[in-house]
Amino acid sequence: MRWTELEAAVADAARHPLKEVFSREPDRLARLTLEACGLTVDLSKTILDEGVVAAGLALADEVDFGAWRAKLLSGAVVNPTEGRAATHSAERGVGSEADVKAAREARTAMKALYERIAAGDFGAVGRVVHVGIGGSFLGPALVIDALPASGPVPDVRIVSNIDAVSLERAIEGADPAKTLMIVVSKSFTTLETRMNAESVRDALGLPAERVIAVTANPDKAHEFGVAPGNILGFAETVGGRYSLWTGVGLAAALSAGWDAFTDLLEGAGEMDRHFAEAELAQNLPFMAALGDIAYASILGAESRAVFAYDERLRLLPDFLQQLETESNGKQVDRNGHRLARPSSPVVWGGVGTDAQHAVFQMLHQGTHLVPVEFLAIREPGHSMDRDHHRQLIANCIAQGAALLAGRSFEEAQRETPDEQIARAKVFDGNRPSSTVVLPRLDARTLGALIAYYEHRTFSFGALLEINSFDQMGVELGKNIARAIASGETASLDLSSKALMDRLTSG
Ligand SMILES: O=P(O)(O)OC[C@H]1O[C@](O)(CO)[C@@H](O)[C@@H]1O
Repeated sequence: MRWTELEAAVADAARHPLKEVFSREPDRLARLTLEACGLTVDLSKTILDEGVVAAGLALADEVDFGAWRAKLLSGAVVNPTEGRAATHSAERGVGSEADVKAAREARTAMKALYERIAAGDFGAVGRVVHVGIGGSFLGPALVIDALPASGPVPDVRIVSNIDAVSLERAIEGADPAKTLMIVVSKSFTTLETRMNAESVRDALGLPAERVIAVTANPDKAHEFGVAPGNILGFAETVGGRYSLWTGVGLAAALSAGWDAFTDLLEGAGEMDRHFAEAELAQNLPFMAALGDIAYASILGAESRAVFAYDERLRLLPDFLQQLETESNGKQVDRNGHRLARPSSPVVWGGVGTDAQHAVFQMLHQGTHLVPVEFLAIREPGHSMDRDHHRQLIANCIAQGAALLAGRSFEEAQRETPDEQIARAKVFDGNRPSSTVVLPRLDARTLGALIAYYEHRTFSFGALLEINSFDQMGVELGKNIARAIASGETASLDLSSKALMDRLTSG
């Protein structure tokens, strides 16, 4: 049983203080600094020593990792509960011939629509209101925020929440004659999206020709009143949280430009090929996932934190939260058996340096094990000189160094003779972190980065033998909400019933 070996290797590695690893393993930095597709991933400040990596590779063998990766990338069924493949990589040119062809055809239709909008077929478009939630929101929002607005419609607003505050903000000051709504919903049955789309349509008095739908369920979009020529389809086999690469990215393409959208796909495709071909010990997504498994599933870390030291990636933690937790927050394996060990940790994070003044106290001295991931970009996203970028990067590096080295009581005492104060100034250190470095943030490196996380998420699930592509856990809450909203509160527990009354009666 390879899990036993991996657990033993992790326990063994955990016995050695992390801060001593560089002197114990002189080649460690070189061995655990992996590069591909413009990304450099430094895993050297994690538990991945030679023993853990060897045991992880053996586990990969035992769980048929290679075969499952091949299934993913060739369009075979990897989502058994829904009897589906997961063909997001086909959108980037890596998949079965039929899937790649279908993706290309859908892209041609998307490009034609993009060009019609850019050419003024919809009149002058001053603003696009993108309506969608979950995977139909987080990926496009990330790209729109991260890349410069150099496309034909720089003013793109997004409405996701059913709380209409978000909607009112998105349409504030909009000229109805110059506003286009893009309703994005894979299922086209999502309550929030349908209600928001209706409200935007009514509030602005948008005619059918100014409404576009992107969906894997065109009949529903048609029933909703969207003209057939304004409906972009995509494959049912592309999961919502993996759908940015399809017409779901139309608003992102309108904001960043078609060339940028194409580069995004190319960068992701490059990462697909790296994931498919690189041997596992050099495979970025696999190795990062092995670290995630060691911390979450073996050492019991209940969360993992991601800090982008770059304002342009401030939405990355939100995107990863859905990607990783909705994919791998499962209690059974793909055969329906209860998992023997923890699955997805809570994924959270923020942007550096802001987060240093909020949560880093806990990361440095708190009592929880939280593996931290930093992202840093060599080329700044601004043209200010002074020392902004150097300070930003120095702060990023300093956090990882401090997490590792810590500060002993003796060191603290050198700063203060007061024992009580010195004790409060002790940092245990030996806290793990990894760092992803990009040379610059452009559409290509962003595409590679997002695909890296997609495949890392898949790799984590494959090692645990999870189905990473369904999301049954969101159904029950949706059903109960539907019942409550229509007045069926009789079967609710007393607390929930009282809360509903307090919030809505009278
Ligand atoms: O794109 P749709 O079908 O509106 O779904 C939105 C989101 O809802 C979920 O199904 C979960 O509620 C996500 O997986 C999905 O991204």
